[in-house]
Amino acid sequence: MASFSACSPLELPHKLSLKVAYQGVPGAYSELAARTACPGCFTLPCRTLSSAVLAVESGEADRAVLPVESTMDGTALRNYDLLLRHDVRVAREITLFVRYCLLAMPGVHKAALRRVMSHPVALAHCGRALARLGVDREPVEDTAGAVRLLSTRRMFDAAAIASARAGEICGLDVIDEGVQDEAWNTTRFLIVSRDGEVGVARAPKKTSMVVAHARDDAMAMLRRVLSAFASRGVNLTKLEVVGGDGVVVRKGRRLRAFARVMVVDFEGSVEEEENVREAVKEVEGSAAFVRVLGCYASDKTVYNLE
Ligand SMILES: O=C(O)C(=O)Cc1ccccc1
Repeated sequence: MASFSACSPLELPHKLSLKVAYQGVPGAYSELAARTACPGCFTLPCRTLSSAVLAVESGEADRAVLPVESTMDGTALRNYDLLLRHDVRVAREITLFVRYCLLAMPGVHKAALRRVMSHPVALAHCGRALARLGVDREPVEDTAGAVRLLSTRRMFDAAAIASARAGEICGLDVIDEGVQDEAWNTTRFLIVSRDGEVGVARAPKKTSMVVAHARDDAMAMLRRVLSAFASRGVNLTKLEVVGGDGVVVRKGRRLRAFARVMVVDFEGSVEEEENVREAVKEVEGSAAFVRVLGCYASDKTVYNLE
């Protein structure tokens, strides 16, 4: 069962000027995840997720934050795609409880709303509330970006779905809160760096890996992966076959496309445990592509922001 916390017990000593890149503007959930995971860090706003990852690859930032899955709609494949195309490793995971607010210019009431702007995922998570309001949905690049747009253009017929913090930054009113369809709504973020986990956290480790087979044979792929881990008593914490539109991976200098890939997370570390290493080796023996994305401290805490 997940515990619920407001501060990070896993934080390791790190240099004071740690710079963490994220997609969006201040108050975006990714920025809140960066601040929760790395208290006291500088956050670097980026227009796109891929520019946040590039900032790490180029050395401009020390870490980047990527939302990878949520309780309401599973794995965000595009974001795993970024991990496969760039030379970065997972250094940490962090899960936030996401409680969306409906924010508007001071004095605006729900009856005046004609449209609601937010990140497409946030709009999808709040479908019922938006249907009740009878408003148009306008997707923008991030939740806090919607708040900024609304406030700089002084829109009196619009609201944004975002964090209370984003509203506070731009001086908007909270006209409703907890507007997501499911009360229990969490998002898991991965924090990546050039070298993976920095320092050694005193916590059990886990490993994230992506596997692809040349033939589009999800059942055979699933059976092989399950047997490699089950026969060695290694517990899986996530196993999802994702794709459909195709997934491009980078292998050395070459790019290769697969119809689908399997995202596998398991307990233990390939760096430290022999049985884990052997399980990965067995999968490598039959797969067309295997990438260990990183070994890092397992964090089952759900962090509460507000
Ligand atoms: O737009 C944001 O604030 C983000 O950080 C992306 C996002 C959107 C919705 C839930 C979690 C993360």
